[in-house]
Order: sequence, then C-alpha cells, then structure tokens
Amino acid sequence: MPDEQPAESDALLECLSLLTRYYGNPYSRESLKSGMPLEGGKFTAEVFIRASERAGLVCKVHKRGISEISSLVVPAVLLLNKRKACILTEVDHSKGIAKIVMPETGEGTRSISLEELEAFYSGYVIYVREKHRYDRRTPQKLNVKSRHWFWGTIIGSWRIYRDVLLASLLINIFVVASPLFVMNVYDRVVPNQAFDTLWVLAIGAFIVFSFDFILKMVRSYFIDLAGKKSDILLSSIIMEQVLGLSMKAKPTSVGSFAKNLQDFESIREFITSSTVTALVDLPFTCIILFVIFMLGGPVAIIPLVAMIIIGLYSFLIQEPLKQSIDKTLRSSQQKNATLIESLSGMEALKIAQAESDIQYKWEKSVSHIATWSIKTKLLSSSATSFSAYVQQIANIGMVILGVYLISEGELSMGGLIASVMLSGRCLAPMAQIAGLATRYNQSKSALDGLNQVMAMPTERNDERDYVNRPDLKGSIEFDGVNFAYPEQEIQALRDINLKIKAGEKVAIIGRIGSGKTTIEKLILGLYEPEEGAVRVDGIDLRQINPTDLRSSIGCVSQDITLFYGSIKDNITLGANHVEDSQLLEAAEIAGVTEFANKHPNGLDMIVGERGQNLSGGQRQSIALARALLMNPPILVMDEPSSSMDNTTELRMKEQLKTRCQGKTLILVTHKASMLDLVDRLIVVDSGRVVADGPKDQVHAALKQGKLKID
Ligand SMILES: Nc1ncnc2c1ncn2[C@@H]1O[C@H](COP(=O)(O)OP(=O)(O)OP(=O)(O)O)[C@@H](O)[C@H]1O
Repeated sequence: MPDEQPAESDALLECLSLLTRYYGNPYSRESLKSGMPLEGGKFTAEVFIRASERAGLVCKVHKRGISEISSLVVPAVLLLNKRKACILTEVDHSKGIAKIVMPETGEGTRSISLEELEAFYSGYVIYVREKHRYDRRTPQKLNVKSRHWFWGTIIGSWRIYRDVLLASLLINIFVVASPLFVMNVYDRVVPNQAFDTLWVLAIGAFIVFSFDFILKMVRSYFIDLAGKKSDILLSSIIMEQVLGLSMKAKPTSVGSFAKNLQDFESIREFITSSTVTALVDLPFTCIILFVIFMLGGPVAIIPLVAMIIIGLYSFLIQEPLKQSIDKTLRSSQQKNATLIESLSGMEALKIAQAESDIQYKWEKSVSHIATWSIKTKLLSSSATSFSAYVQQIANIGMVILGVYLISEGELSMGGLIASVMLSGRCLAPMAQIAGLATRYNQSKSALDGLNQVMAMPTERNDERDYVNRPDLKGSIEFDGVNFAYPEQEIQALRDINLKIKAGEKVAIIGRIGSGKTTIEKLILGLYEPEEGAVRVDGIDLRQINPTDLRSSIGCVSQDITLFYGSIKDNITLGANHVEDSQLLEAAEIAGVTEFANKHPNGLDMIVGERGQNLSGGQRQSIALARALLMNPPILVMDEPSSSMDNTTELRMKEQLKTRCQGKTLILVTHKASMLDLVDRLIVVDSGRVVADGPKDQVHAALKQGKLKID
C-alpha cells in the first residue's frame, strides 16, 4: 500500500459490518475484529481485506478517481481523508451525484454531489464482491479446492519467479562466454598472433561478464524479495491458525508445539536465494551439456555420466537422511518441551527437588540429538565430497579422452579446454543439489509438521452459518449434555440437563474433579458437547460465533493468566476502546484500585510475565476487573475469591451484589461464604447433576445428609 494513503479509522470496521449485513451473512464488529492485527486497535485497509475474507467477501484496494468508479462495482468502500470511510451505494456520472452511507454518523443513505465527495475522497477505493459459497448439496469432490496454505502463497509470487527464470536463462547462456573466449584464444589468436581479434574478444567477454554480474545481483534480489513476501504472509497465516485453534485440538505439549512452529525457520531458509538459484540453474545444465557436445563431441559423455552418478548418490542417501533429520527434529521438540515446562514450573521444581530428574531428561535428549545430527552432517557432507570427487575424476576423464581425440584431429586444443571449463559449470549445480538434499529434508519435515498444524480444526468454521447475536440476554440451557475431553475415555459430564434463566444467580458446587469447571468451559464455547446441546438465549452455541458469545460473558477462570504489561493492559486485554471511567469503575469494584494505589505507578504498574510480580489474590482482582469491564450480561466465575482474605472477599461480594443486578451469574465455589451471591444451588458429582434447586432447600438437604455424594 502506498505511503501517501491516509490511515483509516474504525469507520472501515463499521463499513465492513454493514456490508456483511447487505450480503445476507451478518457479522458483528467483535467477530470481524477478533484475532486481527489491529493497529492501535483500529482497522486498516489490509486488515479490512483479511477480515472480509472471513465474512465470505473478496475485496481489493484500487487507486481510482471518482470518475473512474463504475456504477457496476457498487457497493464499494471509499477511503476518505481524516481516517474516515464510507460505502458508495450508487454513482451516476451523467447527473454528477452519488449515494453514500457513512456508518459512523448512523444517518443511512444520503445523496451527495460528486464534486463534494471528491473534496474528501482520498483516491483509494475498496471493491467488494461476494465469494461463491457451495452448499451442502454440492459433493465435496466437486468443490474447488482452496489454495494450499504454503504452495498457494509461494505461487502468489509467480511473476517474480518468472522473471527469475528469465534471468537464469540469460545467466546460463552467458556461462559459455568464458570457455568460448579461451577456446578462440588458443585456436585462433595464439597460432596467428591475432592481437586485434584478442582485444575484440576481450571486450565482448567483458560486456557479457558485466551483464552476467548485474543479472545475478538482480536475480538474488528478486528471489529474496519473493521469499520475504512469502515469509511475511506465511508467518501470519500460521499465527492466525494457531490463535484460532479449537481447544479440542490444543497441543498436549506447548514446548514441542512451539518447536514445530519455530521449524518454519528451515522453510524460510529453503526459499532464499542460495537454494532457489541452485534449483533454477539445474535444468539449464542441459544447455551447457549441449554446448560441450557441440565443442567437444563425444567428450560430453563424461560430464553426463558424472551427473547421473552424483544424482544417483544423492537419491540413495535421501531415505537415511530423511530418517536422521526426522529423529533430530523430534528429539529437539522433546528437548524444547522439557525446557519450556521446567522454565514455567521452576518454583515447583525447586520445591519438589526435582531438578535432577529434569537434568537427566534434558541430557538424554541432548545426546540423542547429538547422535542423530552427526549422522545427518556425515551424510550431507558425504554427498558434497562425493560430488567433488566425481567432478575431479570427470575432468581427468575428459582430458584423457580429449587427448586421444586431438591426436586423431577430431578436437582442437581450445575445444578441449573449453569443454573441461564448461563441465565444471555443468556439475556445480549437481554438487549443490546434493548438499541441498539436507535442507530439503529439513524443510520437508518442518512443512509436514506445519501441514498438520494447518489441518487442525479451528474455532471459526467457514462452512457454518452463524446466527448474528452480539447482544445476548443470558439464559443458559444444557439439554442432555454428555462430554469427554479429547482422548479421554471417562466422560467429564453425563446427561446434564439444566435451565438457567436470564438474570438468575446460580452456584455450582461439588467435590474436586466433579465437572464444575467443565460446565463453565462448555458455556464459554471452549468445547462442544459430544451429545446434546448447550444453548444461550435458546440458540445452540454451535450457531453462535465464538467471539460474539465470549464478548457477552465476563469470566474469571480458575487458573488466572496475566500477560506481560501493565495492570491497565491486563484489565483491558482484548477490549480496545474503553473509556477511562469504565476502566476505573471495574478496577474499583474488583479491588484493584486498592493495591494499585499503593504502587508509585498505579494502574501502570508492570505485572511481569504471567503476572508473576503479583500475589494470587491481586491476580484474581485483575481477572475480576477484566470480567466486569465490558458490563457483559453473563458472568462466569470459578473460585473468584479463593486467594483473597476475608475483608477483600467481603468487600468484593458487596460490590458484586450491586454490579450483578440483572445479570446471569454462574459461580463455581467451594466457599460457603460466596454463596451469599446466589439464590440457586446446583450440586454436581462425578459429572452428573445430583441436586438443583433454591439455595436454602439444597443447603438443608445437604445438611441433613439427604443428598448422597460419592
Ligand atoms: N483439559 C482436560 N483434559 C482432560 N481431562 C480433563 C481436563 N480438564 C478436566 N479434566 C477431567 O475432567 C473432570 C472434571 O474436571 P473439572 O475441572 O470440571 O472439575 P471441577 O469440578 O471443576 O474440579 P475442581 O473443584 O477441582 O476445580 C476431572 O476428572 C478431570 O480429570
């Protein structure tokens, strides 16, 4: 995008949201924004294009004057000056008027003269069209296969690679310049002492070499440019996939998963100039071989045989090479898993005095990696040395055969020298290819790993038509829900039937591991039931966009995770446009202000990674403030006061009582004191609901031992 283009504001988000409604597949602003790399919390044209793809639209930015915009392409989005945007719904060039919608003003469609529009139009327009969607009647195999995430992106730079090929063709033709020069000097200049010819030849060679130099520089610049473009695109595709992964596909080990993603590095290396140049040059060896044949006749057989031998050797070592690279990769993933786990649990390790166990695991992985990487290095260097060896033998062979041919008058001295020089150029890419096999196998393993990641299910399903419900009221229903965590045989929830009215205050109690948190996770749409349905406002959660759902739920989870940044950053995490008054109110209710005020930086105090600079209770306060910030209709809290002292808890309870009015509250707790907040108790045991009713009744039944809990 050119620099002179003005930065856009959230007007673009509003425009996109309106357009999704226009095309009959409405998306809320929250769901369009979710997971997008917003600049200062705002939409840019690039983000607009990415988000529109999610909503089934295809958009492209063009630089066009108003007079160039045809009435056939509306609705289109016009980027206006001062970070504004509008939707152009009609344009009539003959009358000089247009109809626009400025979503920010909330005015609806209005007519405007083209002259007036031109005054604040930036010159950039986004054309929008609907992507064709196949319905379920279309058999899968008839579906046009969407682009492969990796190859599709690489092919996206085909124009650059076409130019690279063209440059390579010329470079490879120029290769013959030097041997031809030497041949002519030996055969024509030296015997006849033709100094004029020598100078003409020298000037010709100089010009060719200069072009060759320039072309080589340009070629590697273009290859690196294409590589950089692909790298940026691929990295963001991978990150978007990772952040969108569904919880059921959540990797079992963060460390090894992270290593898997880091291995993208080897793919990046593979698409840089040194590798691509060798690959591109390979087919041109045939041209050089042909030139050797023209100059030296039968001598060309020798480099041909040498090429076949080198190729065969490279092919034969592929399998063992692949195996050792795979083993190295897997062990490195294991090593990374150990590293990440021990770093994040360092305190627990020290307390349990388990350092030596970890040290042992670590050393085992390291020695395993060392063994296999030695094998990998040995194999790949054997390929390089073998190619050099074959190349030398080929040279000697050519000289021997050449001498016989010269003695029979079938070859000139210059012809032999030129052929030997050319054979070097012809075998060089082969030798490089042998070395490249290692890189190829490394990239292939990394690509296989990433292919698996890209095939994992994500939360956003393009084939699903979500119901657009950004404003949920808060009634919750579990209808015959059975659920087991991925790869677990035992069900965590069994035949759960519950109806919670909007605004109701409910506590879920039960013994450890009984399934309370699991019920919450299902309400949050983090997992889907195996059988039955979870409904919010009567809509099956599978029908609600996860972003819309979660923006209607304030959640304090059992394991509170804070991120590096200030207290303020952590409270407003994921909520970009928050008034200071909103932030202060949430901080006050949750008791954050109380401890933040004691610190010189107040709410700007840095909490450290995972909030390690704070106490457990302080972390809980921040999580509570985060949950209350956007005033959501549903609050889900899992032991929100487990680390708080009695006074703080009492204060928080009082604040929550007023704040929770009209909201649905689901409270998971072991603390009897917290039950003041609720009117209804649900008792869960071994994944089943064993009691459900008004608080006093259930309490009484529990006291009298009428409820049997295993
Ligand atoms: N991510 C997970 N993967 C596999 N099994 C899980 C997972 N989380 C929980 N479980 C299992 O599901 C069951 C219910 O767990 P859940 O966390 O819902 O219990 P809980 O009632 O909230 O317990 P607590 O009071 O200790 O927090 C337990 O047997 C637990 O082992």
